[in-house]
Amino acid sequence: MNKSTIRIGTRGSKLALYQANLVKSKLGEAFPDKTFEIVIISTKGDKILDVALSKIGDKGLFTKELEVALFNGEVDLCVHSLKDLPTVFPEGAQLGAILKRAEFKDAWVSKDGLALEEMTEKHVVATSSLRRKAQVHRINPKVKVVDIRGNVDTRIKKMNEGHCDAMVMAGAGLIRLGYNDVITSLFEPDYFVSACGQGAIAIEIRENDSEIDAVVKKLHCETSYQQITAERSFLNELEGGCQIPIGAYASIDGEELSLLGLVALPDGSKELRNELKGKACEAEGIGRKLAQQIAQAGGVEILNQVRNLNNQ
Ligand SMILES: NCc1[nH]cc(CCC(=O)O)c1CC(=O)O
Repeated sequence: MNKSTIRIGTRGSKLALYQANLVKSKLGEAFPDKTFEIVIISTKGDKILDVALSKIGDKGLFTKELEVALFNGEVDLCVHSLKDLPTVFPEGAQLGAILKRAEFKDAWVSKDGLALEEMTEKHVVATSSLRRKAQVHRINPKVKVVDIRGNVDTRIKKMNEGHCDAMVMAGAGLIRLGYNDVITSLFEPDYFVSACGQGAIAIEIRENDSEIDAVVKKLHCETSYQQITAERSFLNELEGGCQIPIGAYASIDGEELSLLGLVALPDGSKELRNELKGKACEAEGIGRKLAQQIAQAGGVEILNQVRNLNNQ
């Protein structure tokens, strides 16, 4: 079967649409004789906007309905922020491609340009991620941390209306939407560890759909794939979801991959981090090994404490 129109499933947020359109235009360039069409699918994560992400604690919150559309044949491929994808694909779906990774760092967005270290008891930092919360507390235990939800525009509006003095957000999301000017600084990974897979766009396809697989493979970046494989196997080995403060960043230099991993308590009172180097082609093993090392060094206790907190 050689379908003439290939349908691209995406969420309807501005960022999701930007990413889906990026995939659409790149595929259009690579396959001028095919037609690509965007299909918007709303997910549970788009509908529940008033609850902190760490409290919903649902794997696949932003991806499940897209996978249903994929299985129904409503769409032929799905474009996701890789960060939102659970580390294991549901049966019947698989990774088709990872685009060349964009900015992976977290961005510091400070209303008056104040650095995190300069803030006092009077300042409020907003984030809905426990990983960011933990690191903000560790760097500056004085500031107050509050939740924030909503898309990038909403969050910036909330900050300007006085909800908070600063926020930590993915640099990639801000840059893709043209918000470069709100970024006060980008956090280096050894200072503030970013989320597994942050800044990477993933294409998910039906398992064994060789036609679509061949199409999306045109956009695949193997180096980015090795990075995110190390980061996601670290996360998977620790059985972490987005409701647990875990971060990881893999850098690649030639054949060598270096993985930095972090596990923390949300209040920043305890943090474990370690780094492991190895061959880039053994990315998955490096992720698992680093996770085991951190687990043995006290990570298991930290994760159990976080799970108990979440169940309260
Ligand atoms: N959790 C929501 C989410 N999923 C992907 C991005 C940004 C884009 C990316 O990380 O690739 C964001 C926003 C944020 O974390 O600030």
